Amino acid sequence: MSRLNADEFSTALRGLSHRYWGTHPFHRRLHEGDLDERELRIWAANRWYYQSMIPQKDAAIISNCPLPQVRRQWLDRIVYHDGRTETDGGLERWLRLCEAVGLSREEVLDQRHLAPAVRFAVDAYVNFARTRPWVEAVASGLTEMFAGHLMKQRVVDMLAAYDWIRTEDLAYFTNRIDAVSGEGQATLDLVVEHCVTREQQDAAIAALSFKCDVLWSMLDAIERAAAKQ
Ligand SMILES: O=C(O)c1cc(C(=O)O)c2c(n1)C(=O)C(=O)c1cc(C(=O)O)[nH]c1-2
Repeated sequence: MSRLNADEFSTALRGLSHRYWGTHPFHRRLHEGDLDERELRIWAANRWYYQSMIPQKDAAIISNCPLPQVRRQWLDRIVYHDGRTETDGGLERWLRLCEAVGLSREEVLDQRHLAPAVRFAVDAYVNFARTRPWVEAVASGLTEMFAGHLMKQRVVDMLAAYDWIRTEDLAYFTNRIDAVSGEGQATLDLVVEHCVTREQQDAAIAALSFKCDVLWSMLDAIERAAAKQ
């Protein structure tokens, strides 16, 4: 099989958008205002685990990458989520969202609401980044190409649907929307540049497909955890 040109390769990657978690039934319910406060809390507490592990995933990519220009670029992601100080990072903004939906920091940080299958799915993502070639791990993050649109919609829908949620409670998303759109394009450029054989291109497509499964599995587990009780 011959190598795809840049357009064909990008189209193949973008073509996985139908597998993205935007269409998951639990996300549909979240956006339609169909979740009660307890279900929203379970969603926020479980997503915390994903958010909290992203910097370790990105550190794994850096540790596997021999190219200084890529490491330099990737470092910004860790700083974005962890912040330069305790109060200015994405993780802190996610914790504020948790508080806004009625969770204490303590019960988020001690993971008492974490569903086992959410942990397994997120850990699989981090292990993927630890064990696969760096460019495949970078490609698995390309779900960010699909995330900007979904997050924009989430802010509009959540403000319309849950009258006790205020704009400032959603700072995690409003802050992330621009970053994610820019990073999605930069990541795509990186993957197109460094996947030079058909085998590497196929591995990148498989990595993005794997990541769609990670996210989908997380929401399956969150949906089950929310349905209990
Ligand atoms: O709210 C969302 O729907 C959403 C999705 C994703 C994603 O598609 O993985 C990320 C984020 N948010 C996000 O905020 C984020 O920081 C992020 C990092 C990554 C990644 O794989 O490195 N995905 C995502």
